[in-house]
Amino acid sequence: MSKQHEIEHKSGFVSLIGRPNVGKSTLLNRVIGQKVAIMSDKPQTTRNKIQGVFTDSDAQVVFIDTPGIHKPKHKLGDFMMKVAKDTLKEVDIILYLVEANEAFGPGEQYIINRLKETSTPAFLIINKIDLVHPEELLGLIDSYRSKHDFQEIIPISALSGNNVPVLLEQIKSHLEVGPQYYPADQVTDHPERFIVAELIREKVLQLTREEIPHSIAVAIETMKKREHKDMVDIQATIIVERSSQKGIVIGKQGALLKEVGRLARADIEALLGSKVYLELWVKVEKDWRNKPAQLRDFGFRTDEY
Ligand SMILES: Nc1nc2c(ncn2[C@@H]2O[C@H](COP(=O)(O)OP(=O)(O)OP(=O)(O)O)[C@@H](O)[C@H]2O)c(=O)[nH]1
Repeated sequence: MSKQHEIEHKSGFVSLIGRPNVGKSTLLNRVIGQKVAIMSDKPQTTRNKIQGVFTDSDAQVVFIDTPGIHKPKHKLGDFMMKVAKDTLKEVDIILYLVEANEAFGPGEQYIINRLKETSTPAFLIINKIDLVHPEELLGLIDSYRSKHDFQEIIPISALSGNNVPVLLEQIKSHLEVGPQYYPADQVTDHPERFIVAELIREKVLQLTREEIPHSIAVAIETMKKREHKDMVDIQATIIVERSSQKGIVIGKQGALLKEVGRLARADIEALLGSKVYLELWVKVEKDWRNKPAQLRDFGFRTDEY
């Protein structure tokens, strides 16, 4: 790398915020090109700060996927709010995602009020433009523009990838000259264990629909590569809060758990690039959320509360 090149290399931290379900995980996964954040069509599945790192020849952008900012209703909500608020102060750019097919409302006003509390520059990203007619966008852009002084307003479709390269270029142009923090092949700073747990959790949520609340956790008990074989053995426990939930997760004659295992295994094999033998258990543990030591085991960042 030439000296000139080093001087011009840009880098920085970017935070994705927005109401639940606006498409934060979808965008992160599109940019990073690998499934790192849990995706679901139900709100509030992203409970952890997940970093994805985008690297190209002249820039590195470290993405931080925050939990949906919203008015806290319970303890976990308070925790998420704190994480989200702290994140806003730490980053170089805030990407505020909204949906093209949703009119401006009190939820957006709440987030914009939070944006006004920080001096960090914010981009308004209008996602899901595939769902609206282009003319409808103009009115929406105007209404947001009158509410806050955004550095950029960029319409995208995270799902199709439409205009996402433009977003990346805009991010890069606003970042300062800086070092490459992570090796180029690193897509996330979370250990594989964490991602594996999230993939399993995602499958449980997808298959149980409304029956199981988001208060489940997945603990990876062991994750070991077999000697001289392209095979990883994983044992994981799905933790639920009530015994009725245990029955639901297991399903009739174990059918649902089996399906969770089948779907999760396919994703984990793609992630690890090797065959996986996955064993799943279900365990009831009341109030696991209030036990900090165990939260640590489940991949939570306990240093943040
Ligand atoms: N039509 C359309 N759907 C999208 C787009 N981006 C995301 N979605 C869908 O919107 C839903 C929510 O997307 P997620 O990426 O899970 O949303 P999120 O903001 O990470 O949600 P939380 O984790 O709950 O905060 C999923 O069903 C996505 O497929 C888009 O550009 N167009």
